[in-house]
Amino acid sequence: MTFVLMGECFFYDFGGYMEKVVLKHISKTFQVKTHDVHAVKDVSLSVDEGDIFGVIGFSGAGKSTLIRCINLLERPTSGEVWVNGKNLIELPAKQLREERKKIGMIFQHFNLMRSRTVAQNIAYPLKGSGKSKAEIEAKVSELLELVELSDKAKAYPSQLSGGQKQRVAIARALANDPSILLCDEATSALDPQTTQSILQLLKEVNEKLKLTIVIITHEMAVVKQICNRVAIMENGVVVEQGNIVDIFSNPQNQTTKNFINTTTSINEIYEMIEEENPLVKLEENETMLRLTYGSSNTDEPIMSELVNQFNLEFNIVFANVEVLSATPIGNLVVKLKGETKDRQDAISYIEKQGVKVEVLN
Ligand SMILES: Nc1ncnc2c1ncn2[C@@H]1O[C@H](COP(=O)(O)OP(=O)(O)OP(=O)(O)O)[C@@H](O)[C@H]1O
Repeated sequence: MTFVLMGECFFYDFGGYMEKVVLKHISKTFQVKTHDVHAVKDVSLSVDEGDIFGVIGFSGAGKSTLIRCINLLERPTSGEVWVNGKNLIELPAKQLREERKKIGMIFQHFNLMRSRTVAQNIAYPLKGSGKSKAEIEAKVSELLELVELSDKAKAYPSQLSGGQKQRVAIARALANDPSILLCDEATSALDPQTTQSILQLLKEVNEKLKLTIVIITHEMAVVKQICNRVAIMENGVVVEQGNIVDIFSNPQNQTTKNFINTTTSINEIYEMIEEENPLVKLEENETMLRLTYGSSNTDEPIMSELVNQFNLEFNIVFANVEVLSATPIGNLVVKLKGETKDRQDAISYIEKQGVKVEVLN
């Protein structure tokens, strides 16, 4: 790790990747009448420039509180919030206002002003920016084009669909050319098809505008679709974090595994085993395995090698390959039939190829 001096502030620079957000030991405790609520407990994480960083957790895990700590909508009880190389906690009010302009935010329920048109909503953050009327108009029309709503400039929020409202909110959040966009359950109020189009738009602005995005969600499908890194939260704590391919191919924590299972039908296998479904019933000389493999071994002819090397029969019960961050992750459930020793040797062979093996029964 090196420190880079830019202007008046330090950046952490890990091999060329600038860290946009660094949370250090963040805790947030709310005092309610009868007791304290420890919403976030000693969370540390860092988001690199260009990341689409997902924070996933069940309701009440502390996600909203955590993301609101990034722009100090919530002041942490303790810890440091570094954004663009500055510790926001220590900034005086005026400087904090300036730094906050570089952090856009969108919400689950859009938070548009009902009495203003789409164009007026988008122009609102530019009030007092020193830009001329013509400059503001040009910026609004550029943003309307970006979110594909040029024909709705004069419409009111009540005349828009949920997806269109979120597009307006995205345009408004981008008005000050922020370098970070915080998304608080941005697709939770939308139907699956509209969710897809909003995620697509977020991906587009991430790439086109080099925007770093932090997105909180309770849906693993959202994380799977656009995030390159993820942190899993439970009871105010980050229980696991890492890049999306590692997390999906080798999850360590049970909550992470549960979230991953919500995005594939593989968990039905466990239910079928529990219910002693005939499809997964095994004979004396059979073993059922779940194999999970990632980028390093998808090109290897592991299955044909197994057939060649061991005197076994294979039966595929379930197969699924998905592509995350341009990396294929495979899940396969197979039955092996043959002598005990051959089955054991085959498992060792598969593991040696870097494939994760779980013996299902
Ligand atoms: N202003 C507040 N005052 C008191 N308690 C709060 C406040 N905001 C959040 N909490 C509590 O903090 C905990 C974490 O809430 P938070 O909204 O951050 O979780 P979440 O993971 O975002 O959940 P959800 O997805 O349901 O919004 C919850 O127990 C919640 O009741």
